[in-house]
Amino acid sequence: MASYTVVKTPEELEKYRVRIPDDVWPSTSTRASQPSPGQDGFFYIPAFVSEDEERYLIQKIQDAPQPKWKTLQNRSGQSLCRLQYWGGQVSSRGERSVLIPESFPDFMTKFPPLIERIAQTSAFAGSAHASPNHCLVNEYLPGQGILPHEDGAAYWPAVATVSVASHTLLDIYRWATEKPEGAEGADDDGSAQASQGDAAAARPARGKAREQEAAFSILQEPRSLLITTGAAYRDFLHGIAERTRDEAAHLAKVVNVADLRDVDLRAKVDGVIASSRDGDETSHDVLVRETRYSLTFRDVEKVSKGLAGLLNKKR
Ligand SMILES: O=C(O)CCC(=O)C(=O)O
Ligand SMILES: [Fe+2]
Repeated sequence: MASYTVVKTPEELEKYRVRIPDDVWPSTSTRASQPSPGQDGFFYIPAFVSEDEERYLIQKIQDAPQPKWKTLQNRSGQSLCRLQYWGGQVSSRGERSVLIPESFPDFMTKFPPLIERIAQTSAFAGSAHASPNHCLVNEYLPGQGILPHEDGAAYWPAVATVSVASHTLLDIYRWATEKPEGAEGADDDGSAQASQGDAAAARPARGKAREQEAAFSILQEPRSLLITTGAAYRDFLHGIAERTRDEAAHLAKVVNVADLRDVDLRAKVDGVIASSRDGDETSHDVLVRETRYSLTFRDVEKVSKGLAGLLNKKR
């Protein structure tokens, strides 16, 4: 038996759909009432890479030559986050983003064959290349995060995120256009924007307000894959709070507890949620965040055939 999860058809992908309540979707959503298998949703696939593969990925990411790392600041000028681009540079030309392509490294194509495995899931079946052609690797030290943002129209509306080395909570937010009941108000200072400099990946959403509180969160275990497609990609913002630990109030928003692979983790999260529901303030169990790496794969549909592109093809 493979020590990683294989997903080969839309129907198989469908089994990993994260169940979110109907009323969480904005009424303006373009999602189908009965979405097709693998479309318009969040899909959480635990153990998408094996433990050996995870160790190797961490090593290759950490060993990347210094110039490969870009260092970015958040808005207050603190919390330096590091990231790497693979597959080429995305340049924005007006609304349209263009990829100046480069080949992916072996640790994404050979061992582990992440690109092939992700393409197989069928999440990118409708995109220009039926496969991701770009990857952003983010490093999050405990306490680092990314402000709520949307990934925007630069990409085919699908993103596949592999997490390694630590769990995190991805917080999912709605725009505050309709102020649904119970909304906590909204940012009116345009702060629904990314803290990190990947202008194409984390497109600032100026002038639009978002709800202050996350609608729900998705717990991503190390070695998992999270796929966000179609309306789920377009309708929500996502962010990672700058925390060193996730406590009961945060974990209570997690919608995929039942889908966690690690039984101890699942029991712990269940326990924290249950005791906080029962008003038990004595439970101080928390999930402590370690350094996490995320590999976010996307398809930039427009690819430059300029000199750099031609040279790369010949390699
Ligand atoms: O690290 C993650 O899981 C999310 C990163 C992200 O949202 C982005 O790079 O656009
Ligand atoms: Fe993002």
